[in-house]
Amino acid sequence: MTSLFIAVEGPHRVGKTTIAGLLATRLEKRTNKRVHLTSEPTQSALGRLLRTPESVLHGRPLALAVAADRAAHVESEIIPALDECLHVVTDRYVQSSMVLQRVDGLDLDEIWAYNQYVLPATSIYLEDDPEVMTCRLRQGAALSRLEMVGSPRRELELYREARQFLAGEDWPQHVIDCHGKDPDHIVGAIFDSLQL
Ligand SMILES: Nc1ncnc2c1ncn2[C@@H]1O[C@H](COP(=O)(O)OP(=O)(O)O)[C@@H](O)[C@H]1O
Ligand SMILES: Cc1cn([C@H]2C[C@H](O)[C@@H](COP(=O)(O)OP(=O)(O)O)O2)c(=O)[nH]c1=O
Repeated sequence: MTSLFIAVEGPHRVGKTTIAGLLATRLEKRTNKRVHLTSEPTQSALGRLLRTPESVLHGRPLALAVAADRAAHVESEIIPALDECLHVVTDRYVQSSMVLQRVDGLDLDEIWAYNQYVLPATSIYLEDDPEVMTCRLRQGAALSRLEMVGSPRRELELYREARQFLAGEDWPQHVIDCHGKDPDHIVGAIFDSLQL
């Protein structure tokens, strides 16, 4: 089979990191083909700067830096992995900018202008009740700036708008309802959606 490039998206604490990891493991077994698991911001020096809670970048400068990190991610990591016939699973991608940079005050057209040259990904949108994510946010570490400014309910709305926008760009997109499901069942639902 041809290599898949899958982006796992969704609001803070919906389970992206958990599901991306399990999806990579199970996809490798299911297709007998290696998977490159990655995430954004990346592990590069720029990506690590973007993850620092004290990051000095806000608004437009942050949007541009995130888009630069993503462009380098595509060129130096994602395309080479696909060229080596690996599947690629990324925890966050363009849609994260279409949500988080909007929470940070930018509009969709500007965000898309910075991201329009990326490689389209088969996109998995994880959804759950906002209360579930709110509860996990309260239990976890101190909130980041964007977690404090936004909310799970607002992020869900903005993800829906990102989805509508990218449907116009012909991106393959799948919504997975995670409510009450354990990670194994969620990955099973992703396989069903992808007809794997
Ligand atoms: N399907 C699930 N059911 C119950 N708890 C989950 C599920 N998926 C993730 N979690 C838990 O929710 C928290 C946030 O998950 P994480 O994968 O870090 O989310 P994200 O990457 O979207 O911020 C973690 O404590 C994780 O163990
Ligand atoms: C991927 C991405 C991250 N960010 C920012 C938000 C956060 O401040 C920071 C780290 O992302 P986040 O996913 O919250 O970090 P972690 O994986 O450590 O939980 O990067 C954006 O603003 N836009 C993006 O598209």
